[in-house]
Amino acid sequence: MADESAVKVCVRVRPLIQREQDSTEVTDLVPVHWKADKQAIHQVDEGCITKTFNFDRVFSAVETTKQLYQEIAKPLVVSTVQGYNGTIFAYGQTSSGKTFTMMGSSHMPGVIPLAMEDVFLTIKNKEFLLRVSYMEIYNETVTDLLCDSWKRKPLEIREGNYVRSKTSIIFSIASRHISLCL
Ligand SMILES: Nc1ncnc2c1ncn2[C@@H]1O[C@H](COP(=O)(O)OP(=O)(O)OP(=O)(O)O)[C@@H](O)[C@H]1O
Repeated sequence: MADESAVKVCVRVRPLIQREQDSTEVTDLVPVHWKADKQAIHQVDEGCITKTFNFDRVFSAVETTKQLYQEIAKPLVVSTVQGYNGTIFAYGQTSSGKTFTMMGSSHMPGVIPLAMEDVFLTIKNKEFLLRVSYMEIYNETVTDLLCDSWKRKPLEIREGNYVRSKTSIIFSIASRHISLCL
């Protein structure tokens, strides 16, 4: 994809998780037939590359969320505070690592907390209007996650625009607009 494109598509490779390492099914029946470099995933059959899928960036299993954030998300967060709109969206099958990358944990924060930290650092000592919304889309029902759970009811979608997704959490900050989804 050309550098000037407004949309960047990246892939994050994750290591096998315990359940997969323990499963004879994965290792016996699905031998690895691919290899990756920084910008492509190659399909390998009998030692030869038979297909190549190109991306703006492929993050290997040893690259950290922080590295991914610095390279991919931070420039977008910075430009948002300067007045541009932006969305960071994580897509993948179940257990592929969307929550790990976007939410993370207290010892390895994900893209959303890292972005929050940068937004607040950037607007520190400035007068700045920040509006935050946090929504979940589950089975095509949109829920406001900032609302107490006992008060929650599905939000209406007003613009004929609907999301087909098993689960999705959208975190959006408006003043300018940045939305972070998984
Ligand atoms: N880059 C990574 N390095 C190490 N472990 C990872 C990585 N990405 C994901 N994992 C682990 O893989 C498992 C599945 O990840 P995660 O829960 O983020 O998947 P998900 O895409 O959000 O799944 P679902 O759609 O089912 O909610 C978790 O145990 C997580 O800790």
